[in-house]
Amino acid sequence: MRNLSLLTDLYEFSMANGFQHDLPATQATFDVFYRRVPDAGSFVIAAGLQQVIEALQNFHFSEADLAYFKTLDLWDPEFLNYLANFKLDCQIQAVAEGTPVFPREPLLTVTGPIAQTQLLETLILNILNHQSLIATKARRLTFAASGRPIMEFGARRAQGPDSAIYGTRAAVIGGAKSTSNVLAAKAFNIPAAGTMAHSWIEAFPDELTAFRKWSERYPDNSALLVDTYDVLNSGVPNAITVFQELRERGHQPVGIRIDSGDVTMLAQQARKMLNAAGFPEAKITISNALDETIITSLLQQGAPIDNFGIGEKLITSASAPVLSGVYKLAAIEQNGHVEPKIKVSASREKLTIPGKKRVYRLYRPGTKQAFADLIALEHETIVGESHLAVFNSDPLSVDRHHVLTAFDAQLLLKPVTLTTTSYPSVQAIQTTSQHQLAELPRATQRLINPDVYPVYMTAALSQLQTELLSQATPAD
Ligand SMILES: Nc1ncnc2c1ncn2[C@@H]1O[C@H](COP(=O)(O)OP(=O)(O)OP(=O)(O)O)[C@@H](O)[C@H]1O
Ligand SMILES: O=P(O)(O)OC[C@H]1O[C@H](OP(=O)(O)OP(=O)(O)O)[C@H](O)[C@@H]1O
Ligand SMILES: O=C(O)c1cccnc1
Repeated sequence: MRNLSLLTDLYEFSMANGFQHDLPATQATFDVFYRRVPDAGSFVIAAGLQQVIEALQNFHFSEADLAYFKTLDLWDPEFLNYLANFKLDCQIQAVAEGTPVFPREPLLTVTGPIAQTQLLETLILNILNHQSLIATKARRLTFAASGRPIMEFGARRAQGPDSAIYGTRAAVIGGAKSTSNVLAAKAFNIPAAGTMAHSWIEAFPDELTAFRKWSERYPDNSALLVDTYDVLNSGVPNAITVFQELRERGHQPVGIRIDSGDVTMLAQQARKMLNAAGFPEAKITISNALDETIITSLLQQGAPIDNFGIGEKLITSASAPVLSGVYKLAAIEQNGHVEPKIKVSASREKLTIPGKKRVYRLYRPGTKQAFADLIALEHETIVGESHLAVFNSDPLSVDRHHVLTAFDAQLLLKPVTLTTTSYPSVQAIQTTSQHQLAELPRATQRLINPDVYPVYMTAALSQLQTELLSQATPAD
């Protein structure tokens, strides 16, 4: 396992050094949350918790790290000694991977000695922001594909090895069914899948020979790439010839892949030709810079597509390549006294929600229909209630006060066991995520102009925020 403990910003170490000196007995709680959803969606699919836990399990500093720190000549010898004997003493709470989460609600919290909690900021954000971004993109693509499987094809266009490997993991959490990335398939037990490249076709004297050679080698995996020369006049007819030969040898042809041109027209014509030749079960796979807008359009046009192969737009989240999750101080604790903290900024949108908190998902009583999330203070236990005054957590919302009349509540943030070595499989996370999505109002899931799902604060939390806001002087 790689040691990622130095994957942080210098200032985290510099602050930790100072905290060890000036606030050695202070505990802190930080919240991870985001303010805006990529692609103007309404939710983010939380992903990356397993890699956060693994990074924290392996959080230590080697002799070589210590020697390097000495060359920087920035921090006290006592602090370097503390790092040399570093023992992580933090508690984590988090939502389960795959959970749809909404703006401003914590998806992970860290409590522990302030120096330690500060040191973890960059690493935790790096992991969660990346995987949650790609899982969210994959969910959008899966929504657009409406039940047709998505194969992840992005390794060659990913921004380096880590984004290919962990991006694939996240893509499966968000709904992809398989991957062409062999390392990710092996690492996370994801079905490995693939067809062939144009080079295979080009390397043989003609297309028919190339298809025959492939089907001799892979008689049960004959997804033939039909667009190297001419889809309708050469690719599909040659594929049909080889499918007939395969059938005579007792094999079931898989189908074709189209990777260029007017996909709707080509898929429609290819479908007719395959059906007429007696291969209605042969699948049509489409690839070529697909995203959720193109997929929606293709399906609206009536393109008879069975599978989508999606690379660059998924693995890079090309249309919205950043998830700006943040890590903000919520409270400090000294001598058993908890002091909630707030960050006020010139932009009202950036106001933080102070205090140690709980996050609940609220359901219509006796149903699995969620209608809002609720952030409460740590000591507030919310059970099914018939009347609760709440406030919209969006500082920009105009009508902030609401009364909830009846609901069931379920805790979303749960304690994480840092010693664990057993994790749910990515497929199991995908399934749980789908169940959680099915609980949300359908209108929050549409790709364009989704309904805003309310995230409320309890009256006590809202009051605390208002009090701290009025006491605080605007800070950067
Ligand atoms: N009927 C269609 N409706 C909407 N988008 C389509 C349709 N057919 C193809 N596309 C998409 O349009 C984009 C451009 O397609 P085009 O075939 O011109 O790609 P290309 O990259 O120029 O071709 P090539 O791969 O041969 O270089 C691709 O993202 C493709 O998925
Ligand atoms: O377009 P994506 O969603 O990333 O899907 C993966 C692409 O990778 C391959 O293309 P290749 O590298 O051969 O390039 P080209 O087909 O674009 O020329 C494949 O044929 C797809 O077109
Ligand atoms: O297997 C495929 O068809 C494939 C794999 C990666 C990229 N494009 C296509």
